[in-house]
Amino acid sequence: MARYDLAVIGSGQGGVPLAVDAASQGRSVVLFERGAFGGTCVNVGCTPSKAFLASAHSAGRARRTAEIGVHCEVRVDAPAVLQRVRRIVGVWREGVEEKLARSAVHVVRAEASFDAPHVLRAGDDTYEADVVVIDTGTSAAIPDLPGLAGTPYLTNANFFLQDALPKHLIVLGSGYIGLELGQGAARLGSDVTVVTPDDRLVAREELDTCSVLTRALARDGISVLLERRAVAVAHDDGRFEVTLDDKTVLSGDGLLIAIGRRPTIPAGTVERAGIALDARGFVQCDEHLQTSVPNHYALGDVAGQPQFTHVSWEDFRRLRSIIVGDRSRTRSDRVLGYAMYTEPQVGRVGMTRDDAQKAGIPCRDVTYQLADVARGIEWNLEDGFFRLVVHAQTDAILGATFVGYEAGELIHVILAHMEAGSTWRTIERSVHIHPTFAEGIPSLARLLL
Ligand SMILES: Cc1cc2nc3c(=O)[nH]c(=O)nc-3n(C[C@H](O)[C@H](O)[C@H](O)COP(=O)(O)OP(=O)(O)OC[C@H]3O[C@@H](n4cnc5c(N)ncnc54)[C@H](O)[C@@H]3O)c2cc1C
Ligand SMILES: NC(=O)c1ccc[n+]([C@@H]2O[C@H](COP(=O)([O-])OP(=O)(O)OC[C@H]3O[C@@H](n4cnc5c(N)ncnc54)[C@H](O)[C@@H]3O)[C@@H](O)[C@H]2O)c1
Repeated sequence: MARYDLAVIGSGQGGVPLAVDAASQGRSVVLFERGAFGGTCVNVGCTPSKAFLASAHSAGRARRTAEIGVHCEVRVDAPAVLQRVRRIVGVWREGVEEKLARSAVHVVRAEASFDAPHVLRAGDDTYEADVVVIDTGTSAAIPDLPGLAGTPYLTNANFFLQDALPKHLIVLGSGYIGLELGQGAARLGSDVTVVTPDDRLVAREELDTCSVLTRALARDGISVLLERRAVAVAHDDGRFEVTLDDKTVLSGDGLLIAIGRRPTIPAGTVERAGIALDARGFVQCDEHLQTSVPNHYALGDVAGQPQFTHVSWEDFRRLRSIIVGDRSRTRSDRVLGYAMYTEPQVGRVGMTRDDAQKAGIPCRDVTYQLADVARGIEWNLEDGFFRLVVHAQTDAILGATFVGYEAGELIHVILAHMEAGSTWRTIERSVHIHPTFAEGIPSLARLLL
């Protein structure tokens, strides 16, 4: 049996840098990857979806320029869009492969399972490691719908492998993937119908975030069916028929499933290694990302945290210290932000007012509409708002929601202030450049005076 200091299962966003870093420190490392190098983000997640949206949003913006007196004719070459997406994915994937090849990491291109604590199997070979890190991510949750199995439905795993886009795409789910890919497909020429059991889009976000997105999606011609569930699927001669619980039957040539993600747990994790899972089936971890078995850790999506690439990557920076005994960093010692790349975008960081109130924190919140920001008016990009939530007594910044053009970039102003520990009064004093969207941020803080 081969013996290593560290074994990493999965070549996701945290696993690769962790393995390469440990090997560069002279430790013996083995990394297992059963699929494509780079995991979800590179192959079937952030990279392809954002490259896809670059084309889609270019088309969407061009269609709106007529409102400011410039008339564009938009012609979409969907096969070329999808080829570009795959080319960009290929470059990133090769980059990960080369990074591993340049390192002293022993890469095993096979599925790993646990034989026992510290003992992994891939094919006929077994590997023993002092420390094991599980970075196996998630995959699309598939509903148990009569008629669905065996049909050529889409998930994020095969969406970008299409040669062309469906004429009518039915999307189940109105979260990040449903709305990003749904709006993307609509802007590139598909008729899109989104179905969700929720009473609004992106139901985990605040009500007015959902309202702005609802208006934007309607402008793109997307039909949204709220509070409805698919109950059966049929597929014949290239067409899907999706029956909903109110007896509506939707017909389309594409069906995208985007209803959330399920953790990928290596075989033997529970039964042979004794590693506990949480109530949702993710690997149960403590603040130091350690599982219920000493010297066995998990990171990224599979550790049951917010599912973002920057979380997985940041876990690597914590774990590289933790596994050599420095426990000063924890999984929650970070200001967490995220963005949704619809147009308008949603940028979030920290707590909403609801979060603060549920936690019993006395808070104040203020909202500034982009229709009051000069740049928004001048550029015809008035949809959205900036919201700030602050501690009512200490003035600390608790969180923010930005909805609007490049809100995912602008939210970093607040993220940086939170990381620096400044209060809203520092933002209020700041002089931002005119005329920018960021100019609205001190104006927002001044509403607290
Ligand atoms: C469509 C889509 C768009 C997204 N967009 C964004 C975005 O814009 N921004 C953002 O921050 N996040 C985004 N995400 C989320 C982000 O992709 C994930 O949070 C991130 O990739 C998780 O990384 P990870 O390291 O946890 O695991 P992953 O990247 O999922 O890597 C897990 C790896 O483990 C391998 N593996 C699994 N089991 C085994 C086994 N037994 N043996 C060997 N190998 C195994 C898999 O093949 C995979 O390569 C998106 C996700 C999707 C699906
Ligand atoms: N921009 C980004 O950072 C980004 C982009 C895409 C994905 N992601 C990550 O990937 C994760 C998964 O995305 P997602 O969109 O699959 O999940 P999600 O959790 O964001 O949304 C799931 C949606 O599906 C709905 N739903 C649940 N069961 C359903 C059913 N049976 N039929 C129809 N709808 C149903 C939910 O109500 C919800 O609207 C996200 O939570 C996020 O962490 C991030």
